[in-house]
Amino acid sequence: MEEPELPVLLVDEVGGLLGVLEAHLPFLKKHFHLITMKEFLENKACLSIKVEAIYMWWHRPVIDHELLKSLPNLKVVASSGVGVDHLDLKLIAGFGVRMANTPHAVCSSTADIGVALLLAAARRLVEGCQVATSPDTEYFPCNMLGDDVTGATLGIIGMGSIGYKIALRARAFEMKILYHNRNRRKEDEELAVSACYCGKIEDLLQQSDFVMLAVSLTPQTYKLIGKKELELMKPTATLINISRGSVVDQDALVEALQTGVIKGTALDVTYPEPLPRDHPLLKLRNVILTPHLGSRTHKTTYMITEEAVENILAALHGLPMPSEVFSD
Ligand SMILES: O=CC(=O)O
Repeated sequence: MEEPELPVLLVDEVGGLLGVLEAHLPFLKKHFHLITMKEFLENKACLSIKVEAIYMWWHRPVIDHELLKSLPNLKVVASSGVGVDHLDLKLIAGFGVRMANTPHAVCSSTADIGVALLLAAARRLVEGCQVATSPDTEYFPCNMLGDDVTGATLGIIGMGSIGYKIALRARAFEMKILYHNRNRRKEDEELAVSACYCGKIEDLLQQSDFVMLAVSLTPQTYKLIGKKELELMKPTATLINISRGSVVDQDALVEALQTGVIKGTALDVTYPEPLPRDHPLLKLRNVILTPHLGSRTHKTTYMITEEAVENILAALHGLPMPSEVFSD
């Protein structure tokens, strides 16, 4: 009996995507015939009509007008991760193509990084590591005092699935939790986390010892935290960003860190990524930086591919997708 033909899935490249996700290859190949952008461009005439789905990994391939125009049978674009700020949603929807992200897969590991950064900043882990490993420093750091996390107030801006997971973790550290969100989330307050809703972001900024940014980047959240917002924060407070770099006005942040407006910052995201090597944020002692590690774990990476595949298969069968993204 002849094997049924598998739908054609376009990915960016084997080295980039499948080099990282080598373990996922058998799973992807069970469901799709995979082609890379290079193969597609080399044999466009034949492959154009075959591609039905694109799996974007780390924002690639770039989905632009030209690509969409050349794929008449494209039904779905599945993007890895939760953020969709790299996608032109209107353009894609205009071609009748559906879109999905993978919010369920990434929420726990991204929340973990947020809490890891919070703890690292509070307890001076990076500095401590440098002291402990430097041959030039006196080893016993008896005067190296950090801040207590227990009993401190955490303000979470963006109570989506990641914000909620952060709140759950912070509760275990006996933190007081405030949150600001477009909509009040009554069920979360009543369930596990007892977080207090701050309708005004200003109230959250003024009261928090740690401010955690977990919002999506949208035109409304672009530079949400600027000079004015930083000045509302306590001089003893720390800003943690695990969302997107441009949710913060980085120049205003540098100034606030240099002048003691806030105590410190811990950033998993910046703009651009990576920062130029002469960027002032790299020179400040009260800054912890990580290279967008949010969802980078072995298991989460695999779960991202599973969630993407689930979405793609649903779209190809004309069914509701578990994490469909709509353009509004
Ligand atoms: O940055 C990572 C994501 O959007 O999930």
